[in-house]
Amino acid sequence: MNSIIRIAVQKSGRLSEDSLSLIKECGIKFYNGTGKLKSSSTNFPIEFLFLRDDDIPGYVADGVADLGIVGENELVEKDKDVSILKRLGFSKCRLSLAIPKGEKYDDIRYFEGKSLATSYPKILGDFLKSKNIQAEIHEISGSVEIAPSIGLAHGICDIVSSGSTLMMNGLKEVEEIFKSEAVLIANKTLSEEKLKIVDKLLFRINAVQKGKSNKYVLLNAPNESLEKIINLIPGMRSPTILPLAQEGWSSVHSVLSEDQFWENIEELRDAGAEGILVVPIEKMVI
Ligand SMILES: Nc1ncnc2c1ncn2[C@@H]1O[C@H](COP(=O)(O)OP(=O)(O)OP(=O)(O)O)[C@@H](O)[C@H]1O
Ligand SMILES: O=P(O)(O)OC[C@H]1O[C@H](OP(=O)(O)OP(=O)(O)O)[C@H](O)[C@@H]1O
Ligand SMILES: [Mg+2]
Repeated sequence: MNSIIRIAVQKSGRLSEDSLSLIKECGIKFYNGTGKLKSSSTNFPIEFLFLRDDDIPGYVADGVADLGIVGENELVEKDKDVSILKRLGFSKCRLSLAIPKGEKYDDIRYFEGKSLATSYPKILGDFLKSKNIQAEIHEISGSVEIAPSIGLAHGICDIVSSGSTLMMNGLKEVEEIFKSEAVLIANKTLSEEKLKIVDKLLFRINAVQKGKSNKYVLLNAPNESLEKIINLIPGMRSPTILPLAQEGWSSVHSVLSEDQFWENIEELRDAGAEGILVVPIEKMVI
């Protein structure tokens, strides 16, 4: 029988768009009409389940889905036994403690005997325990930032990214307790056949991620600077050097990470490089 893997992705929310874009960038085609909770790919042995993110760790642990894309915060909170196959680099955020902005805060002992509202009682409970703080935890499922202003709790523990939700609700961030990003998770007892498909998917994800973090760079340089320039942008094996129509000049083509490019740009120019073009790479296989 031909195997097929099932992946659980968030139906709609902060993870959905980037999860589906990544799958599309892997060349996997599927129909994702509104309201559809299950879909199959037309060109890869994969089936999609569109779910609430809270349910994804459990579905993967139970084997209802083989793979899932979920925030690490949700994974750790649900405490399910699954493998993390890959950190995906999107939906980056943190879980933080916040209190009304007029409050004086010195250190974590502020929370002794206080109450905190959160959707992450396990992560918060573990953190408070590790700091030896006795505080009351009020579990609520959303709009956590409103809790202090309606007298439900002294402070909150919730997701922060830009900090604008805290600010709009008159709160200030006082402790960061957990860093999170989207992760690809897998059931721990996948068959050999399914593992082969997972490997193919991981190969594609790696090619997409490498492509995104690297750039194709083209520049013109006088021949006497070539050695210096090759050292600055050595590329995958070595740069391509092509002669220009103008004698004494060459075109150098190479691949390098964007960070490396910005670090080396001054030295490249000092070495005589000009007409520098930086082009995005769609996929990269080393
Ligand atoms: N502001 C943010 N910036 C970056 N990542 C975020 C942000 N808010 C949430 N996330 C990440 O995205 C995940 C999903 O967030 P979202 O707000 O869509 O969850 P939800 O409302 O619980 O969704 P669902 O309806 O699926 O239960 C979070 O668990 C977290 O990992
Ligand atoms: O620091 P910020 O950039 O303001 O982001 C933080 C907010 O983002 C998330 O909510 P979201 O906007 O996804 O809405 P939700 O609460 O309905 O999930 C999270 O629950 C915070 O409230
Ligand atoms: Mg949720």
